[in-house]
Amino acid sequence: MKLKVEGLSKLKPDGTYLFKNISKTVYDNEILTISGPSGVGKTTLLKCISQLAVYEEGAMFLDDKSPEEYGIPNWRTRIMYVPQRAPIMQGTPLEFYEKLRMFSSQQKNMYKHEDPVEIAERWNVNRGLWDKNWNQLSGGEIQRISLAIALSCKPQILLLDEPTSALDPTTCLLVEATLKKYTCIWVTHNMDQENRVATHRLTLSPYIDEDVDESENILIDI
Ligand SMILES: Nc1ncnc2c1ncn2[C@@H]1O[C@H](COP(=O)(O)OP(=O)(O)OP(=O)(O)O)[C@@H](O)[C@H]1O
Repeated sequence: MKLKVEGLSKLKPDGTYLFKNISKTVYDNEILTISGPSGVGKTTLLKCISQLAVYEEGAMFLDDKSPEEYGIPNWRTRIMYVPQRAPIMQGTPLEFYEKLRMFSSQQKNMYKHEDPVEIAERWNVNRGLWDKNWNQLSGGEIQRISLAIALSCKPQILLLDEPTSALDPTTCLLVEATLKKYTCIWVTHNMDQENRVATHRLTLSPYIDEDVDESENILIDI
């Protein structure tokens, strides 16, 4: 499996670049961490890769096929974005998961789901929490349940936006141990975490206009 991103650029509403000309390839079992200051565009980069945000320049391919060739829903199933905070939802996690399963079978993505309740249980999420309303759950519970649902869909690549930001250090390590078995693009502000999980790294810096000084534009790439 190979995700290739070529020359990806995104403009801000004022017409200047948020980021410019990002190229990166991610192979099976790699974890590419993305770090950089707040507002530099890390979340937006993940959203562009998952086709949730428009971008002005660039292309991407999963095993040499573009998002259009897969169809966008299929692309997003294969390359799954897990937001930092789940949007406020009605109902319970179990109801949400049942709807997702029905939707994915309608989309003919007939992959076999793993049981997310079991995945989350390994991270100390009590089974009973799946029947509580989302708004009765803590930030850390929502974060682990959202991650477990994403993993249960068996995406080829996970796009993780600060996936452990709401967790205590012990639980964070538990979740990391699971996520390290997957192919991920992983936004983190935590350098210790980056050191533990990264096989490759991308550090974004604020874009500075070419006319000013090209050498200071984006990307320290290790
Ligand atoms: N929906 C939106 N509409 C307009 N601008 C947005 C939107 N979402 C984010 N932005 C802007 O785009 C820029 C990049 O935001 P983004 O969330 O990608 O940064 P980030 O590096 O992930 O930040 P953080 O580390 O704080 O999460 C910021 O200037 C932000 O204000």
